[in-house]
Amino acid sequence: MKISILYGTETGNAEMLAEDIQAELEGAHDVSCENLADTDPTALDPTQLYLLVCSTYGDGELPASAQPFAEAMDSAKPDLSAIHFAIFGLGDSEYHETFNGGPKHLAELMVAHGAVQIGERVAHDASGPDMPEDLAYPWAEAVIEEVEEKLGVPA
Ligand SMILES: Cc1cc2nc3c(=O)[nH]c(=O)nc-3n(C[C@H](O)[C@H](O)[C@H](O)COP(=O)(O)O)c2cc1C
Repeated sequence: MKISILYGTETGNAEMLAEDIQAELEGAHDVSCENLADTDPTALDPTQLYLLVCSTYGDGELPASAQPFAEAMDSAKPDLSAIHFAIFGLGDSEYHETFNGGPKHLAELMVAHGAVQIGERVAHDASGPDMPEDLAYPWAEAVIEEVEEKLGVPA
């Protein structure tokens, strides 16, 4: 199984993190990395494991680069029941009620179209003590391990 990292970003943090995750995984796995702005939700590939990395902007909304993807989902209503994904969110608890609202919305959208979520959504807090990669690398490894166990294929 191949791994596709898709990122949604406004000011580049999610993109940097996605590229760091790619660099961390690519010794052991076949990994690509793409902006959600360039991703067609009707063309997702069931042979890939999708790792979504998405920030939050505005008032708990999706960042600009994830919005066309969400709009295309709403209009095309793809059947994603063969798609497996996991999601890592970026946000800031200073925003209280809208903390990590962007990735929450994206995960709900994927599941609403039938996609199978692997593991829990991780919500990084820019006001917390952890660097995003310190949470994201173990998250990615745990997701891959779960998929290998669940689907019986090495990712
Ligand atoms: C104008 C603005 C609005 C934001 N709104 C939220 C928000 O509602 N909820 C949240 O959890 N984080 C919010 N954030 C924090 C961002 O999600 C965080 O800084 C993230 O690292 C940005 O990643 P990006 O550069 O990939 O877009 C906001 C940041 C800015 C600058």
